[in-house]
Amino acid sequence: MSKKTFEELFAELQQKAATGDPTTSRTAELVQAGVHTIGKKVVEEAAEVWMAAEYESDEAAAEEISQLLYHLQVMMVAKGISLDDVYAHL
Ligand SMILES: N=c1c2ncn([C@@H]3O[C@H](COP(=O)(O)OP(=O)(O)OP(=O)(O)O)[C@@H](O)[C@H]3O)c2ncn1[C@@H]1O[C@H](COP(=O)(O)O)[C@@H](O)[C@H]1O
Repeated sequence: MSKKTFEELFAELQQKAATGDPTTSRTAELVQAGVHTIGKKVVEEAAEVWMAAEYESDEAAAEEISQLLYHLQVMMVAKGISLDDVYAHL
């Protein structure tokens, strides 16, 4: 299992969005598709978190949560919102 921090993933996604190839990088593909497409993925993944938490295993819920966090970070990158911008509200 690969392990990276929230901050490390964000840095990687910023780099992928800037220089990644949309044919091989999901992040570059999503950022190129735009906020509307990313927003739909955020909503889809949020629903999957809910369903997994209520009806599936903790492991399944954790996987769905990781996918939601990934898509939230992609949205941040697409919008130019930094980690500090978000942390300021936590
Ligand atoms: N952590 C993630 C990650 N989590 C989720 N996903 C994407 O989200 C999808 C999960 O959503 P779904 O279950 O809806 O899958 P799907 O049906 O194939 O998605 P759709 O085509 O329907 O949109 C996965 O198939 C991945 O495409 C991720 N894609 C990339 N990362 C990490 O992001 C970094 C950069 O990745 P690339 O931009 O692909 O190089 C790497 O460290 C990756 O490990």
